[in-house]
Amino acid sequence: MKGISEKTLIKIKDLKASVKLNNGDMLTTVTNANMELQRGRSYAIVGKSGSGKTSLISIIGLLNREYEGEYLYDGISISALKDRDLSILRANNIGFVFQNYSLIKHLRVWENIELPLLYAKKSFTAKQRHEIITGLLKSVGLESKENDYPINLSGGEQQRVAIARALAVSPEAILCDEPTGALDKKTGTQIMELLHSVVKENGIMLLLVTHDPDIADTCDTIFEMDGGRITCAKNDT
Ligand SMILES: Nc1ncnc2c1ncn2[C@@H]1O[C@H](COP(=O)(O)OP(=O)(O)OP(=O)(O)O)[C@@H](O)[C@H]1O
Repeated sequence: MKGISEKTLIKIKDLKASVKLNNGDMLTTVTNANMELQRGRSYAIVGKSGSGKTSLISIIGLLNREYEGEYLYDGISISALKDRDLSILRANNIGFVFQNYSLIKHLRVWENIELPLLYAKKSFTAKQRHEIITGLLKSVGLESKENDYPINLSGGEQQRVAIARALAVSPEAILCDEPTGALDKKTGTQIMELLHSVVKENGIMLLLVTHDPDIADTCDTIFEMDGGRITCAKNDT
């Protein structure tokens, strides 16, 4: 599309969002946000508590469409999409990793990883699903844990399952909210190494929210937020 680099996956322009408080007042959560996020690159959003990081990543992750401004996903204006098309776009192209892993407790490791494949637009045969899951378990180093339940895994192992699940549909983007927030420093570092290696290998755009400056430093670009605004963007050149 004209004016957009072919590497650009997501572009937001003058994005503004607010929430209605219980007393009826509106609180601005994101204001004048501009970003261009490219395939194969990694981005961190940092900022103090309440600065708008989660609000912004929820919009970028197509989880919330209550905003003003422009959002182009691969050149397509998101505002033109119906809710159903937006859900399909999200399910097929964006993987999520959260601080609390968000695994389904009563499903085994392999079943958790299989879930996005069952909801994907493209239908996969049982054999294809098995092959994909086996490959993912190998890439996150959990081949021996495929039949375990999440409760029997360490935090780092659970986050590996969440990463494998996020990768299942071969997404174009992975969005993470505090992916290492519940892990000790060493395990957090290992998880980041894994994330960076799988996203680089697959040309995926990685966007993460973190409080940890060391984790942010592992990314190519760091956006800093304050009072809903992006106040600074540092580029690793
Ligand atoms: N549904 C809501 N109702 C009321 N206030 C909200 C709601 N969602 C967000 N906010 C407020 O909007 C502001 C931005 O919140 P947000 O969760 O995006 O910040 P954050 O930077 O992610 O914070 P943290 O680091 O603590 O997770 C905060 O002041 C928060 O209290």
